[in-house]
Amino acid sequence: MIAVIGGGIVGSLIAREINKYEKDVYLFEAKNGIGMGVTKGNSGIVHGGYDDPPGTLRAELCYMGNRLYDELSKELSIEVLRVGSHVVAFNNEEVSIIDEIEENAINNNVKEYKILDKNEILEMEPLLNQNVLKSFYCPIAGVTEPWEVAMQAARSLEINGGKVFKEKKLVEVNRKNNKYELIFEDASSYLADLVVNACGLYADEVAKLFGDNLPFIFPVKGEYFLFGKDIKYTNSVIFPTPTPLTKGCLVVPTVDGGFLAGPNARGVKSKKDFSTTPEGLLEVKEKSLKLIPSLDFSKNIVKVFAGLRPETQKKDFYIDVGEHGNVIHVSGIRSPGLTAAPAIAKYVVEFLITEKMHIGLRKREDYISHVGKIPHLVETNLNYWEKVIEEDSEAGEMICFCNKVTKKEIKEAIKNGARTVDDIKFATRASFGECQGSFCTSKILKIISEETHISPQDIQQNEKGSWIIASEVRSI
Ligand SMILES: O=P(O)(O)OC[C@H](O)CO
Ligand code: FES
Repeated sequence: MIAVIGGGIVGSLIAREINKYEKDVYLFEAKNGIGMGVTKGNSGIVHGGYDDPPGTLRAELCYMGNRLYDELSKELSIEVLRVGSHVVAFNNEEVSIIDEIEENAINNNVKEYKILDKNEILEMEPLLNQNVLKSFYCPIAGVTEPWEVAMQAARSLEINGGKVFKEKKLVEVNRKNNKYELIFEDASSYLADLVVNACGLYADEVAKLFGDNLPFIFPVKGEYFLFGKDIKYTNSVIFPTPTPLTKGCLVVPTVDGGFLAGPNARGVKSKKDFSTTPEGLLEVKEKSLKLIPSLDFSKNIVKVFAGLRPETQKKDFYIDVGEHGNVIHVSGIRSPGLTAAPAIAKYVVEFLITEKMHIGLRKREDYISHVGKIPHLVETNLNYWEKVIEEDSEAGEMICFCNKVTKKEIKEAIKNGARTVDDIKFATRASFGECQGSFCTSKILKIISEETHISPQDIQQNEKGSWIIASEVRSI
């Protein structure tokens, strides 16, 4: 059995890639949902690959990952919108940074870009700060929903004979003959022939269980505002000019029509600190207003949230075999990790089959590459939706009015394993809308309870202990 530890976008895509060769692939995730760690708190950008330092693994894998998203989006039924991106300059110093980015793009072999002058960019982005002088425009940049990629990759693993385990926190590893005994917090254990450590923020700590010292990972927090769909601020992703620390606070259109403003970049002590702070949010607000002065922070804000970057001193990905063999550590996957993830998955398989590890893998002939998705009925055509309603009236029963999600879609997600409100939220977008579930959460609880016979008091928002109902209620 091949074990992949870490069910974020990187781990899930690695498991899927190995599964194309080997049926017995087990994906272990410590949280109770796939893609609910670093993957969830992410800008969701498929970067163009022009700005990573030439010669780094980031540069090698980012552009390749970007290109792989076309095929991946078809195979996994995920949305990738190639909205393009602009890095914008407002003064001479920033203009010279745009020149450096162009040089970098050339060194990274990225040809898909254009340097735009003031008029050209304002034509494309009329709400942009009118003081803009120049832009580095990259049409192949895009946006996606990172957790959806991870969830669909995990589903593809299950369809192809692999297994996905949640709430499995690895606590001990023993070398047994040529294998690894993996012992989890719940006292379960599995014997693996080969292990891939893709544990995001915790990859350095997990490596220690295998006796390996990896570059130290420290969390760098990014805070965000999520805007609703009422106002269209930009057509594409808008970056300021970068600093050595960060690509900066951006304005990003999301796949479902909203906008993100953020992230800032602040080092924090704890890998569990996902809190937003008044100072951090003020910083994001001020910086994003410099890009789009009409961003209205007084209304239309759906929520604020924070994500953590798994940062290392060298700021590059670290992918290598452990000292005792049969384990590959995939660590330091900071930005552009989401973009690079499909390429990282292929890189790891190359590692396995080439002279680096000499593991004999052969492509499976029974592999099913396409994974379907529960159709979001409001996005289908009306005739189709009417036909579905004729067959199943619950396809016409609206549960989440903000994001227009029907009872049928929620029941499908439960059939696919959803058990918490966040499972439903990330699978269907119900409770992800402007009212943030004020209206639909009680209905979702009721449906989960009816379908699974879990009492409403025992249904969690996400992690263990995040109950929604504290005591008995009359009825929901
Ligand atoms: O701030 P960076 O450079 O870590 O980039 C983070 C994201 O990719 C862009 O929001
Ligand atoms: S009704 Fe579901 S988020 Fe508002």
